[in-house]
Amino acid sequence: MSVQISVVAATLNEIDNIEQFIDGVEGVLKGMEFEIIVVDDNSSDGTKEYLARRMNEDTHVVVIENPYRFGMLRSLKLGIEKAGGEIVLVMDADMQHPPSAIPKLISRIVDGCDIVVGSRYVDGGSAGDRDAFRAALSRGAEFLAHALVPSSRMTSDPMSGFFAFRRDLRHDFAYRQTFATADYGAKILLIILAENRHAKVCDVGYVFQSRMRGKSKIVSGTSFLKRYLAELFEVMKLERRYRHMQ
Ligand SMILES: Nc1nc2c(ncn2[C@@H]2O[C@H](COP(=O)(O)OP(=O)(O)O[C@H]3O[C@H](CO)[C@@H](O)[C@H](O)[C@@H]3O)[C@@H](O)[C@H]2O)c(=O)[nH]1
Repeated sequence: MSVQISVVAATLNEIDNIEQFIDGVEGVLKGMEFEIIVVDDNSSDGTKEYLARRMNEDTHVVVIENPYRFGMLRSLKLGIEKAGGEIVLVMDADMQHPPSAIPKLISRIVDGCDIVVGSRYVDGGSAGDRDAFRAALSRGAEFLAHALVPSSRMTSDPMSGFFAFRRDLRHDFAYRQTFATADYGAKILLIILAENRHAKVCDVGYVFQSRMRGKSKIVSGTSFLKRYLAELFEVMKLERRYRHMQ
């Protein structure tokens, strides 16, 4: 089967969302050639078993099961490497990124954008009803990315985990040390932007949904801040490396 669109998602304990997620993506992509690649981190709540069954019954679904917790960034990297579609679309599997917004992202790639970012901060977008703490955390992370990593300014929502890109763009995630530690997954977009500074980046508004089921895995606090700054520093180095190659 020649695959045009590869949807890539990472999962960790998403048993309450996974079926709705896969059904939702299949619903909006009906009639197109696509695959859904789910990279699961050895979930203990039944997600792993559900995915194994679904992959047996459903030719659209490809599952990569990690032997232990690799983290979101490394999981998404594995999924993107496996993708066979001309267009790769990365999203969460917890329904906070609405499958109904997928066609908008895909159509902008078809129209000529290289990278399309689902943004909470442009027309048609909203960060939903997140609490004040989560909003401050998010805004702080975005501010730091924009301040320290120039390529992140190509989008209004550099922490977005909902984006599509042409697979023939550079996405070799060359800076290997980035993957040595547990991670904060949002950065995968920062890496792709840093590697493709001359790409045409388009933002498309979407409404970040409240989590209806299951729990967020985000860990905040000073260790998060330290790790995040370390990751931004790695992306800065990566950006510098690619500056002369484009
Ligand atoms: N494989 C794997 N998947 C994970 C892990 N942690 C989370 N995930 C999966 O990644 C998706 C998002 O996880 P959440 O825990 O709900 O993310 P969040 O903290 O709410 O972060 C959201 O906001 C960021 C921007 O502020 C987004 O960048 C991110 O994609 C996500 O939407 C879900 O599908 C979840 O199962 C992990 O360690 N390993």
